[in-house]
Amino acid sequence: MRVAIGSDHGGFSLKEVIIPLLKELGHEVIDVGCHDEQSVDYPGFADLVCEQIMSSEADKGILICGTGIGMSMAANKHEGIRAALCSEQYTARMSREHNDANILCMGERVTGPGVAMEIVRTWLDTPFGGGRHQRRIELFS
Ligand SMILES: O=C(CO)[C@H](O)[C@H](O)[C@H](O)COP(=O)(O)O
Repeated sequence: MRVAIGSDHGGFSLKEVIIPLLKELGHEVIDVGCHDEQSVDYPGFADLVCEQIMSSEADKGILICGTGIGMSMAANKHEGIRAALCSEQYTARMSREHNDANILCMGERVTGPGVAMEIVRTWLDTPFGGGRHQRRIELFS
């Protein structure tokens, strides 16, 4: 799978933990930045990851900031983007199974690296359930 990943300074360290995991799992990684801990504005990085998905250059996206809230708000402004903020595995699984989330958002200041890695594994492994869930996501698309 082609996975686009982006963060602001508040999510940079966790991004650097998640990228090697994605590679180890056999995914192609598109890192849109940021590339260090210098303070930056998260919406631009949300836009870059969303653009990768909307142009079909990436299959899924991961966005990380301090809480994950700003990234999820910014990403969900884009047409066709269903970004889910997850801090544990259950919502990560359900965001795929019921909501067909195409972007996973996490907060580095909320979720530790071990839990974040499990969230990523679960999120990438869980297929969309379709059926009634497809009808429901069409109601807000
Ligand atoms: O957008 C956010 C919250 O919704 C992110 O957590 C940012 O990373 C955070 O706001 C950055 O805060 P900072 O005080 O500028 O480091």
